[in-house]
Amino acid sequence: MEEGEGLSGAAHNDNIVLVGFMGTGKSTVGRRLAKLLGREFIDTDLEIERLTEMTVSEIFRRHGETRFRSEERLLVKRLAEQKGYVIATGGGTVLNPENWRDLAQSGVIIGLYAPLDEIYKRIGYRNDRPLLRGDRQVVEELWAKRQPIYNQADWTIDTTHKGIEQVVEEIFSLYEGGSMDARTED
Ligand SMILES: Nc1ncnc2c1ncn2[C@@H]1O[C@H](COP(=O)(O)OP(=O)(O)O)[C@@H](O)[C@H]1O
Ligand SMILES: O=C(O)C1=C[C@@H](OP(=O)(O)O)[C@@H](O)[C@H](O)C1
Ligand SMILES: [Mg+2]
Repeated sequence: MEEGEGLSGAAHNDNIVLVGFMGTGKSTVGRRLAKLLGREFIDTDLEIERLTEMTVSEIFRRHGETRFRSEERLLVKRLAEQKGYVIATGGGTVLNPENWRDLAQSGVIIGLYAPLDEIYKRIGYRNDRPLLRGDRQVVEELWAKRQPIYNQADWTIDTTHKGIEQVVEEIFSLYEGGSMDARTED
């Protein structure tokens, strides 16, 4: 980004990519943030559902996780070539290093964090996330294994005691305050 470009500068057109475990609020926060910024919003799960005409659960059930991950990969490749989006990824999207690399090159990566107890409170009763349906022990291991990956985000926001609006406001302030530029100028 050139000096003096301000809000309309290149960094401000970079994608804003939300990563984190299931239930950390990527989809809800992403949609509201995009509205606030007047940007287009893409939720990778919803986009895959639209493209395949199947729900995420159906893809897992009928074709397996591998098929879902290849749909994810194709979509990310395409999205990362575009600018100006707010992108809510699925919790597993950035576990693929190629997805991480492409998304990181396309913009700034914001990690949303919540502990597992909080995640269960938010979405434990729902049945639309195949990977949350296993034993708590298995989900706990998945959660722990993934944290070091999410921790590589450019910014991380602990959402535990924050409402959705507060999380949106925090990201908005990072953006307005130019912190995202500072990070992406590296
Ligand atoms: N900060 C928050 N505090 C309380 N509930 C939240 C928060 N963020 C998200 N939620 C709720 O948690 C659920 C999952 O949110 P969602 O945006 O779908 O998460 P993700 O896309 O990360 O899986 C939704 O019911 C949403 O309203
Ligand atoms: O963590 C994961 O591997 C997944 C997270 C889900 O998205 P959310 O993180 O939006 O729930 C969805 O992509 C799919 O069920 C797999
Ligand atoms: Mg989501």
